[in-house]
Amino acid sequence: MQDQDIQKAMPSIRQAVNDVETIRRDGKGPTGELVLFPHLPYILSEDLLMDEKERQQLAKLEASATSIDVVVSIGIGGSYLGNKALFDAFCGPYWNMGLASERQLPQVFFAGQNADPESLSALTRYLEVKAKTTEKQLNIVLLVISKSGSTIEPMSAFYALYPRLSAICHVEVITITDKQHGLLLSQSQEKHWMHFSVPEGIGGRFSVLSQVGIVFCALCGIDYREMIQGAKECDQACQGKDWKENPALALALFRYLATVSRGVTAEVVMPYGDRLNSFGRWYAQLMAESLGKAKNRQGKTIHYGRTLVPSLGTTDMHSMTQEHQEGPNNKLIQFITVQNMDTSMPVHCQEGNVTGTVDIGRIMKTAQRANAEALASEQRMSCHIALPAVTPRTMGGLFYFFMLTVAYEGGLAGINAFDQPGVETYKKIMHSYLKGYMSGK
Ligand SMILES: O=P(O)(O)OC[C@H]1O[C@H](O)[C@H](O)[C@@H](O)[C@@H]1O
Repeated sequence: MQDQDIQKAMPSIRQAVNDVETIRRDGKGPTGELVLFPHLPYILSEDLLMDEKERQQLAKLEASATSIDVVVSIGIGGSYLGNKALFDAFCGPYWNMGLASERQLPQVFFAGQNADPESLSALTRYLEVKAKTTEKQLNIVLLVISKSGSTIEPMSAFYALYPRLSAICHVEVITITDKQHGLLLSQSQEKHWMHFSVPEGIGGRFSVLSQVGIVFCALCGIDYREMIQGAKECDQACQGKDWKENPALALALFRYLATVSRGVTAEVVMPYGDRLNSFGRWYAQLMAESLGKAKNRQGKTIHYGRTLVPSLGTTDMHSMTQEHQEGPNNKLIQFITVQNMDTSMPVHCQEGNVTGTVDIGRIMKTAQRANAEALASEQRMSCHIALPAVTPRTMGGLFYFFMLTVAYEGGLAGINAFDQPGVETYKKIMHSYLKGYMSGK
């Protein structure tokens, strides 16, 4: 960032600081709408977002998690991506394959994140076979998450799974949806299912640190208290009005300047390590829906935003890096790395006539460093967040940090980061076709 760019951006920086202060103080976004995500780090100690009844239910669930065989988390968008990021970070690809006696916690599957009959029927078949071949009755939790309570993909998945599984197993339904409205809420109340709310003022893409992620963590044995503690520490570290003393504001400013002064139109989020792969996809929704906006707050058409490309190191260095290095110089590469991985795995390594033993984690770190240096050698922009380790605490901090960065960037760009009017256009067309189809037109 150059001084002259920063000087020019001073009014926007003041606007961003003012915006986030207003949200923190009054819970109001730029058009006066309720925005309460800055209360998420305090969700376990304040009553604003989670009430006593929910706390008691949560404690009950946490205590009973070991008696559940399978959890199917049903949701899409913000009702899916955060939980998938948590699952990848703390359970991993082999979680469901391990022995139940070793895992001592439920198997975890996701459904409703696509309108895809093939994966849904494969999951149904797998669970049916498991139910029929397990001696005792299978105990399944369908965790149905939808803020609106009407999104077609998760609702369809629920309508497909619930009757089929209820016929052969013990199924408990837990719903996480709006407190007051929606189809899922009315069904939940009618059937007396355990219910948690997606709190008012918490948009789907901000909901991973709310009941949406917390209930999921309680079922999978992930320490959600530590996750919320991490968010709190991040909140406290990002209060400054001066960008040099506020890392969330600094990163937002860097991205904003890259966009408006350096012709950056794409952002590649590139975590290194499989555990963070889905975090990139979570961030894709947060960034795309918050910052991809046609109009600024004065109603002027500006088409702000960057195309977000989730990518994975080192994997995608062998597919996408060529374009990052030599394609249009229009992108910002956002690296996320882990300083201390849980595992070390020393292997034989040969570089020319030098042979030795190198830890695979060192190979990963070296690859990231080389990637950043190669980009810099061609005046290509990158930024780097290094987590000390992947823990519930650092992940809570990371989720919250990225939420704050988009709130600041919304202020810098003079847009509303808390609505998503653009997704309504296709929905209207799709629902009118489906209605026509069902009425035989
Ligand atoms: O949680 P739900 O109401 O089911 O919404 C799921 C997703 O659907 C929409 O298409 C929105 O664009 C997303 O922001 C939201 O996260």
